[in-house]
Amino acid sequence: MSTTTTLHAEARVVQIYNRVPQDMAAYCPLQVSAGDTVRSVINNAVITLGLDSSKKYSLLEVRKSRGEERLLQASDCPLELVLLWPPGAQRWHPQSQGYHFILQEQANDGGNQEASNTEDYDDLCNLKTVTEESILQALRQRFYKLKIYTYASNILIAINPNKFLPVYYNPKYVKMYENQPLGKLSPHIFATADVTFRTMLNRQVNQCIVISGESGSGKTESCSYLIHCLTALSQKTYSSGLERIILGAGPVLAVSDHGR
Ligand SMILES: Nc1ncnc2c1ncn2[C@@H]1O[C@H](COP(=O)(O)OP(=O)(O)OP(=O)(O)O)[C@@H](O)[C@H]1O
Repeated sequence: MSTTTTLHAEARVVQIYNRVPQDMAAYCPLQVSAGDTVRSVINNAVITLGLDSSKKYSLLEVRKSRGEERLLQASDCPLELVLLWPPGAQRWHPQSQGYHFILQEQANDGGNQEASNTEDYDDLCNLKTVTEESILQALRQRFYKLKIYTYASNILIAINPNKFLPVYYNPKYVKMYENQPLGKLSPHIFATADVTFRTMLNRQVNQCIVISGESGSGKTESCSYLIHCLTALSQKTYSSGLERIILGAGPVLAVSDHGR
């Protein structure tokens, strides 16, 4: 198998601007890689900026195109966000250019309550109580944040957003999910494709991905994303023959899907 670029090569240096009202450095540069979450970036920024670590902090993403600040969840991956910024902003992003992160101290009371109420479970196995209601609540909560993918261990649950979400299917994500253990990064259909592809190569045994759901739930769409990712992965390891076979499977999958 030819070598592939690992995710660590995808690290970026991000500048975290400090909104804490003190005479401190305006920002601190931090290297973030795919395994870094908002939680770990906040911890590092607090240490680097010499802030009071007994206080709680939030990280916000600012995107010029959206013209707003977005509060990030502790489990979000800042690198995933940076990779979607314009190339110029990925390396160096002064505040004035509109793409950056802000570190902000959380309010002492009340402010934190909302954060704990909206605890995010990207794997349903981590739910404290597993009932139909708690599962639906967790999925609903994620869906409202446009997080359409959630794991239940190694099963991927996809909720049909009924609109194209470019943030999910950026081609850079194929590379980002490549060679990563399932569950290390946010749930994604590319992770499922990558793990299946790697298992096939390692074990030299055919693999299958079962997609189930009611009519209109997004099986065909999911299948296309899987094929897209498998095609991209296969181009690195095998000649275009494999790509042709995978693409050719599309109509067969659609037919068997309707004949369920
Ligand atoms: N991940 C997605 N992102 C954006 N839109 C989606 C996604 N999944 C599904 N959709 C939307 O929902 C529509 C129905 O999805 P799809 O055709 O994949 O359903 P299906 O489960 O294959 O249905 P059927 O069983 O009736 O063939 C798609 O045409 C698309 O508009």
